[in-house]
Amino acid sequence: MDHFNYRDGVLYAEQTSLAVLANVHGTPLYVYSRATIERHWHAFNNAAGSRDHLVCYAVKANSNLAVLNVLARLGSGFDIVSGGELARVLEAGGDPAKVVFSGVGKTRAEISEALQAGIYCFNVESEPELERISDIAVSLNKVAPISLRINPDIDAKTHPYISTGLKENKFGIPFERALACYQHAAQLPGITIHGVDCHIGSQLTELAPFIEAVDKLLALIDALAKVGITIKHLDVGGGLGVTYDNEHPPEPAAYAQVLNERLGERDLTLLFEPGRAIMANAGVLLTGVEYLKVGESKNFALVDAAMNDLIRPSLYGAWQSIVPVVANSQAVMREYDVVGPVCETGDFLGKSRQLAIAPGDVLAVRSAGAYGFVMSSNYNSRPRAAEVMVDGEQHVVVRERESRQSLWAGEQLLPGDVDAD
Ligand SMILES: Cc1ncc(COP(=O)(O)O)c(C=O)c1O
Ligand SMILES: N[C@@H](CCCC[NH3+])C(=O)O
Repeated sequence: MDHFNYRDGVLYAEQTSLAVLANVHGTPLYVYSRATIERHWHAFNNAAGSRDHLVCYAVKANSNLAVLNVLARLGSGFDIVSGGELARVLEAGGDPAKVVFSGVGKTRAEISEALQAGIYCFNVESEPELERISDIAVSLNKVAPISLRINPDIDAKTHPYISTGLKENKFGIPFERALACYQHAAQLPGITIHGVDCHIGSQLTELAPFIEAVDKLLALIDALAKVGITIKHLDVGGGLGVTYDNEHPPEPAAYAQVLNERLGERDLTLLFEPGRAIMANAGVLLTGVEYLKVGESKNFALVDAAMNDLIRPSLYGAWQSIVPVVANSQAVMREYDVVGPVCETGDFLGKSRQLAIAPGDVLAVRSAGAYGFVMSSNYNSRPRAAEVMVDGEQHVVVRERESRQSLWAGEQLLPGDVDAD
C-alpha cells in the first residue's frame, strides 16, 4: 500500500489530506509518513533471512528526532558521520551498541565521545585515523571495535557528486592497501577488528556495482582469514536508489537477498546503511503558489519554497515530481518552471512541468523525505520550514517553523554607540 496517494483528486498522507495540513500549518512544510518509514525499514530487515544482520539507518538522510525515534522503536541501528548525529541518536532513544560511525574527518573529541557512548563499530576511512582511534582508546582504557572502509574503485554509475567508491573520491582506504592495513590494525593496542565496510555511492539503480563491490570485499575477507584475521561482519553501506521519475531500482528485499546470497556459507553478520531508500518516498515538501508569471517564451510558477528548503534540484539537477495537492479543474494547463523567491537563477524546484494551477494552490514536491530538510539553510534570511509526521489518523508537528528572531540568535552588534554624524 502506498501511504501517499490520491483519492478523489486530493493527495493524502495516510488518512490525512495534505491540503488540510498546509492550511493548518502553513507552507513550506515537510510532511513524513510514519507507516511508510516503518514499511521501508521492515523491507530491509526482513530481507536478510536467517542471517545475523543489522539495519543501520543513515542518519544524514533525515535526522529529525521523531524520525530517529520511530526507527529506534523498531530496533534499528544507525550510521552516523558526526558527533552531532550521535547526540541526536542518543536523544531519540537509539541504542549506542547499534551505532556505526563513518566519515573521513572524525575529530579527537568525536572519537572519544563515541568510545564513551560504547558504539558498535568505527568505520575507519584512513590509516592516520586508525592510529588516532587506537591512541584515544588506549588513553581512555578502552578498545575500539573497527571496520576499515575499503574504497573498491568501482563506478557506481550515479551523479559524480554522490559517487564515493572511485579511486579519485576522498572516501575509504584503497583496496590495494587493505591487507597491510588490517595487519597493522591487528597490532595496535587500542583496536579490535570487527568488520569490513564499503559504501560506493548513493542513488544506485542497478545491482551490478553492489555485487562487484561485495565480491571484491569477500575476496579480501577470505585473504584475511588466511593470515589469521577473522572478520565478523560485512557492512555493505547504503546507496540503494529510489524512484524519483522513471528509474527502476531493485526493491530493498531483492537487493538485500542478492547480497546475502553472495556471502554464501561464510559466518558473517550483514550490515546495511540505507538512508534514501527508507526516507525519500516517506516524505513530501508542500509549497504554496504565490504568483504565476506567464510570458511569451516561458512561464514561471513562483512558490514559497526555494533552494534553501530543498537544494537537490539546484545542486545536482535532480528531478523530483511536483503535483497539486488538490486537482484544480478551473485552471489552464501550462508548462511552468517552478521557482522559489531566492535571489539566484539556480533557484528552482522543477523545470518544464505541466501544471493546471492558480495562485493560492498548494503543490507537493514528492520524494523529499531524504536529503531535504537536512540540507536546508537560512539563505536570504529564510526561516527553515516546519516538519510534520503523519501517524495513522493523527499528525504531530515534529519541528516548529523557525522564528525570525532565531535566525540571528548568537549574533551581536558591536559595542558602543553608532556615530551618527
Ligand atoms: C557511509 C555512508 N553510508 C550510508 C549512506 C546512505 O546512503 P543512501 O542514502 O544512498 O542510502 C551514505 C551516503 O551516501 C554514506 O556516505
Ligand atoms: N545529498 C545527496 C546524497 C548524498 C549521500 C551522502 N553521501 C542527495 O541528495 O542525493
